[in-house]
Formats: sequence, structure tokens, C-alpha cells
Amino acid sequence: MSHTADEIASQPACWRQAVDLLPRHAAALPQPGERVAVIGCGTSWFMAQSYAALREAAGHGRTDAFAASEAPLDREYDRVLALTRSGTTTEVLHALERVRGRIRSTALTAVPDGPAGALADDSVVLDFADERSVVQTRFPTSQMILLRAHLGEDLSAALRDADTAVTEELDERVLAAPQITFLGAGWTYGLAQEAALKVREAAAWWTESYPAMEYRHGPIGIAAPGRAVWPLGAAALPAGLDGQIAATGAHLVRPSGLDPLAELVKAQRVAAELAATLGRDVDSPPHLTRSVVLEDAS
Ligand SMILES: O=P(O)(O)OC[C@H]1O[C@](O)(CO)[C@@H](O)[C@@H]1O
Repeated sequence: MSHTADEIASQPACWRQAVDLLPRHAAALPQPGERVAVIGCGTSWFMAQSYAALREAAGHGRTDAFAASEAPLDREYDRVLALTRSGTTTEVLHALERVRGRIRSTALTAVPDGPAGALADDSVVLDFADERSVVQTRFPTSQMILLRAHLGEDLSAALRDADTAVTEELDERVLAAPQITFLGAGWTYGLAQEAALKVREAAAWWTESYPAMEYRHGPIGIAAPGRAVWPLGAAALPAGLDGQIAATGAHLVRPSGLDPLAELVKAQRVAAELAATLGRDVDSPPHLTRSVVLEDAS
């Protein structure tokens, strides 16, 4: 079994641990009313998008999500939350340097004593969820569980759904699809982006991702018999879209009722399985590294 498959399967236990650790980390996370910029790269950027949508919807205050390289941190923020598994990603470190002494910052990372933690005012370390694989699976989802718990969500159903997500049979028509489009709405748009990235990273397979209401505005042109459309959560399948997808002949993955984060776990499993079918080493995808460290970036 690959490290990636092991790490995917360990998510139910990791999620429970993340919930249990909330009291230890709560004070270092964004407080209600703070204006927050959440930054990250790749997977961590997409988790930033999901968390930002959830935090605003929960009424905790303005929350913007940015790719670390594009973050307009000259704006008025009370806190920067940097999501970074490795704690070494160059663009994240640069962003933390830019706000040092001016905006309070928190690094949420998997590695104790890393560069991001040294630059940030506060650190939240989820070392139990660190990964050997290049592609991130259990760290970002455990991080999301911690953040959702901190927003006051009751996660008991999500924790049960995690058990289902790691054992349930995968959709054969998705595994056979030459192209998969993930849809999201609100906080699940970031999850859709991450699901699509996961399949690209692990299997070099053609995926796309859109906010559900944007799908009719052109992207549906890609839908065709054999290809798959996978909304993450019921809100990601707005009224009438099922009929429009059916008309293209594409396979629609109907929302399962599982928590959307558990749906993401199923997408991770699809990514790993596709990689295996294609004979790829899912633990070390070509051209990708655990973290992007730019030697001569200034
Ligand atoms: O969360 P970190 O450690 O900053 O790393 C982000 C990196 O993680 C990845 O998901 C690893 O493939 C990439 O998207 C990105 O380069």
C-alpha cells in the first residue's frame, strides 16, 4: 500500500484528534470580529478559500483568502492566518515577512520549529497529521476540521461520514472517466478546487473545477458522454443543473448526503486509484515536491 493510501485511510482518526485538540489551539486561531486574511499555496490556498467562506457565513468577521504570492497585505487586517503543511513554502514565508510587526500572524502547520512558525506570532502545529506523501490529503482535511470546530460547528456527523468515505465503494463511472469536473458552492468551492488539484497531482488526469452557478456559463461545454461531473455537497447541484448535465450525456455524481469534506476524501481515493491504474507512483508524482522552496526568490 502507498503512503498516500495509508494517509487517506487514517483521516477518521486524524479528524477526531483534531477536534480533541481544539482547546489547546483555540487562542492562536482567528478570534470573532477580527478581519482576517488566510493565505497558502496549492492545496493550502484552496483550504484557505473554504475556511474563509465558512468563517464569514458563521458571522465571525471579514475573511479573505489569497494565494500567498498574490495577497494584498497592505490592506487593513487584524490577523494573517498562514496555512502551510511544510512551513517552508517560499511565497508563504515572504508574506509572513511582509506583515511581521504590523499584522498579527498565525502559522497553521504540520512541522514544529519550522521557518513559518518562527516568522509568525503564533503557531498551531498538527504534527500528528503530517504526511510522507508529496500530495496532501489528511493534513488539509484535519486542519479544516480543527478550523470548523473552532467556528463552533457540531462535527459529529462529519466524523461519522469520514468512516464511510474511507470504506464506501468508489463510483466506477468516475474511475473510468477521461475527464472529471468538480463543482462547489460557498465553502465547498475550495473543496472542489482541491479535489480537482488532487486528481491532477496524483494521476496527471484532466480535471476542472468551478463554482456550481458558473458551470452553465461556458464550462458545461466540456461535458460529454463518458466524462463526469461531481458536485461536492447538495448546494453544489443547483435546481435544473442535473437536467442540463443529463442532456450532455456526462455522468453526474449525485450528492451522497455525506459531509462535503468526506466527499473530498472520496475524491482523494479516486485520485490514488487512478494513479495506481495508470502505473504511477502516487507517493512521488513527477515534477512535484512536498513544498516549493525557491532558491533565489527575493
Ligand atoms: O502547505 P505547504 O507546505 O505550504 O505546501 C503547499 C504545497 O502543497 C502541495 O499541495 C503539494 O503538492 C502543493 O500544492 C503546494 O506546493
